[in-house]
Amino acid sequence: MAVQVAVLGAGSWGTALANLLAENGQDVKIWEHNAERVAEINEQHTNKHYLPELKISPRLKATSELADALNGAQIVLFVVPTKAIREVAKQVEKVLRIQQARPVIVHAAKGLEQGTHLRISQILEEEIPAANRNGIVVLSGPSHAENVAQKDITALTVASHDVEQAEWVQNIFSNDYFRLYTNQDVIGVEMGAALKNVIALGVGAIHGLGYGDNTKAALMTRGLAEISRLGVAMGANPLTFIGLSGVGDLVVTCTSVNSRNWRAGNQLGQGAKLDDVLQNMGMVVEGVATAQSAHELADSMDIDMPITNAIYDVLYQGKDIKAAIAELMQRSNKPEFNFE
Ligand SMILES: NC(=O)C1=CN([C@@H]2O[C@H](COP(=O)(O)OP(=O)(O)OC[C@H]3O[C@@H](n4cnc5c(N)ncnc54)[C@H](O)[C@@H]3O)[C@@H](O)[C@H]2O)C=CC1
Ligand SMILES: O=C(CO)COP(=O)(O)O
Repeated sequence: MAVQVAVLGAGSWGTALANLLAENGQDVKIWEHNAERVAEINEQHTNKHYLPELKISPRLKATSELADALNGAQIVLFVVPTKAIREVAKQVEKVLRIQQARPVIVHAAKGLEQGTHLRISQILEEEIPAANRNGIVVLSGPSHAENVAQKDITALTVASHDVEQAEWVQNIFSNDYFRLYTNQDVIGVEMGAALKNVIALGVGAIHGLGYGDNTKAALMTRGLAEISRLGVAMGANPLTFIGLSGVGDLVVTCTSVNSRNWRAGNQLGQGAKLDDVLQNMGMVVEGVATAQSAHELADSMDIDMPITNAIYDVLYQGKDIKAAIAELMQRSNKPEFNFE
């Protein structure tokens, strides 16, 4: 039997996932606050701004009424940027209370809330009480929307404390090009997802400056070391960082021209101004806000994150990228690992 799914956000990733679910045979309604985009999806079966090549399944219906999207939904999938999660969750909570519904909440966003430094599932837990929801499941891993829209083979992680709900979601999304693996380490999956965007900004920047493959490999590997350091301090399982939502997503985001974070970094490396880069992107660049959250979090927990801090200094303190690189290289010599 088809499962009823409400997808919140018709950006690149929301549209790609909603279309995949519709093609999997699920009953999907996508909610989008931009009324013109809703009309385009329903009438033209396209979403040209975000995924110009995609021919959207006519099974996918769009709506600008949240209550309409949520009515009868067994799954509510949040795919709005991190900065909009709390605001949208508040609206969802009101509707679910009136509808007396308890759907499974899934999210596919990647970031840490500015100010609170909370992970997305923590924001959702705060805003949607257990009386109005089932479990919370995280969908993450190496997955550019553009590639999924082209039906490229993609493997993801579906994380929840509740294995049965993770397995249920796994089955609903799976098809012959989309394969999911369950994981119970919600903290590790969300931290890997959020923090890799910051490193991708850095790798894009060194590409823009003309550095080669050795530099990129060094930045990605040492970036993963500090992602793991902060994640483990927050309670993650270190193994998660060598999985799809860790090294997998780091690799795809740091090596692909589809990555908005990599592209933003590349433009900064070529001398563009941050405000202009963000203005021209027309899509969310999560790593910029996450760099600030990660910098503050690492500082408050006394975790050494030199690369993230250097990227924060470039983005928020006006530091010259080459000066930041020179400082990283001048740090005292140390062992690669502190085995204890
Ligand atoms: N694009 C991709 O390939 C992937 C994106 N993600 C994550 O998914 C999340 C969403 O990313 P994208 O779809 O790429 O973003 P996007 O920039 O393409 O689209 C964002 C969508 O959210 C909506 N939105 C923004 N603010 C809103 C608000 N306050 N209330 C309601 N709706 C609002 C916009 O109208 C738009 O539909 C991000 O956290 C991103 O890191 C994860 C995996 C892949
Ligand atoms: O998370 C992503 C791929 O897994 C998308 O990365 P960008 O937001 O940098 O495009």
